[in-house]
Amino acid sequence: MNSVYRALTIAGTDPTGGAGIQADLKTFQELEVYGMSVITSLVAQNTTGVQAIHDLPIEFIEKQFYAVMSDIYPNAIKTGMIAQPDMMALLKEKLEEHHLVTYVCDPVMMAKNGDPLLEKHVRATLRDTLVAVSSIVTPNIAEAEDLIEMKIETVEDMKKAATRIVKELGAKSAIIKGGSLAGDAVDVFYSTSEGIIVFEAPRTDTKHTHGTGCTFSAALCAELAKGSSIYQSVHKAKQFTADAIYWSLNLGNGYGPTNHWAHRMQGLPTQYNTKG
Ligand SMILES: Nc1ncnc2c1ncn2[C@@H]1O[C@H](COP(=O)(O)OP(=O)(O)O)[C@@H](O)[C@H]1O
Ligand SMILES: Cc1ncc(COP(=O)(O)OP(=O)(O)O)c(N)n1
Repeated sequence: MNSVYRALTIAGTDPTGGAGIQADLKTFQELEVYGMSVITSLVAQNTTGVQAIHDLPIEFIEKQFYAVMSDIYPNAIKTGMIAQPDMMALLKEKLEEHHLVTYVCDPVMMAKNGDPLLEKHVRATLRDTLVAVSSIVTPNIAEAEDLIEMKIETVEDMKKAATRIVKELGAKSAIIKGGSLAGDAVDVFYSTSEGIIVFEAPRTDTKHTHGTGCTFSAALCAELAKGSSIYQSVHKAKQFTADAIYWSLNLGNGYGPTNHWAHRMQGLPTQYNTKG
């Protein structure tokens, strides 16, 4: 009999479905992992930006977490947008209680258009709580710069920063996503056991990249939930996200979403005409 692998995302929402909880659940489903969610903040956002944020009460976040963990235990957990220090403290405590479950920390700080999802003054708390207990942390360039307080302009800088995040912040491993640097899409992984590994994919020339980071960390979480090695999981997440960007969707008036079913489309000759 096949196992049913289970993954839990703890994050904020995106009613247009491109990022946050919605992107995570779509990704889990596409990778044949049973997806579950704990919502931390309701976010009124779309492809053009963030309009409003409504944080859920801490007691209610705890109740959702208990509802999942006491009933359908996940093989892996990821966190995305965790907006308040009390949420971070609660989740750190809970994740430490469940320290045998693999934990992917996506240190979400802002949306693609630069709108903040995390106030500047609580970023240090994120670093000292959730990043510190993660199996793997997945910052983009700006988030890595913030976490380790260094400028990152080259792949060599990414290597130094990934190494420092593990050695100085307590994460067991780190992958810095280089989507915002020029040239090929280069991501740099570091762990003490594996050392530095560089993952590269050709850059797709598109502005429709809303939700790339969420999709990447959710795919990583799904593969880890299946029991794949960290190398295999990062490799699969990179390919899944590259396909989702290659076949991204020209929907909405801003940065359109990535396409979560793109991994099924390899070999098809034309791009979608999403404007109908
Ligand atoms: N235009 C692109 N073409 C191909 N891969 C990309 C592109 N933009 C981002 N990526 C990849 O998508 C993943 C998410 O990266 P990034 O967009 O930097 O994260 P975030 O959404 O958190 O800012 C990484 O694997 C990155 O290399
Ligand atoms: C609720 C929520 N969480 C995270 C993000 C940021 O998502 P990301 O995948 O980094 O993609 P962009 O928004 O940067 O395109 C979000 N927007 N909303």
